[in-house]
Amino acid sequence: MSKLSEDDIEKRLLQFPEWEYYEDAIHAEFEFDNFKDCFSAMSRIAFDCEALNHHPEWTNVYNVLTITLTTHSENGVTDKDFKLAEAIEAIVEPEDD
Ligand SMILES: C[C@H](O)[C@H](O)[C@H]1CNC2=NC(N)=NC(=O)C2=N1
Repeated sequence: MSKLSEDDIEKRLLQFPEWEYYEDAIHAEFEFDNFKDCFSAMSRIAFDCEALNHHPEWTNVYNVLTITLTTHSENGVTDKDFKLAEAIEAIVEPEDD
């Protein structure tokens, strides 16, 4: 899984409006109604991390979850980070249908 170029990252980020690229990582912040909803989302995300064998750097303060995704072994952003970002989006911003 090799490190993506800055151009590739910016192109792929067009599909991820909540995410921003800087310092060799993609970053997002999500706000929930309360701690319970936030931590519940974190628990669900954790299962996907294990399934994908890819893990975030994240912090939680009450109802806010801050996430940084990077591939440590590549010192940059790879397809694995986008796969995990997609899984996170499906949990925190489910599409209405
Ligand atoms: C052995 C295992 O595949 C590695 O330690 C994985 C696990 N999760 C990981 N997560 C992230 N974000 N970067 C990695 O390089 C990484 N490596």
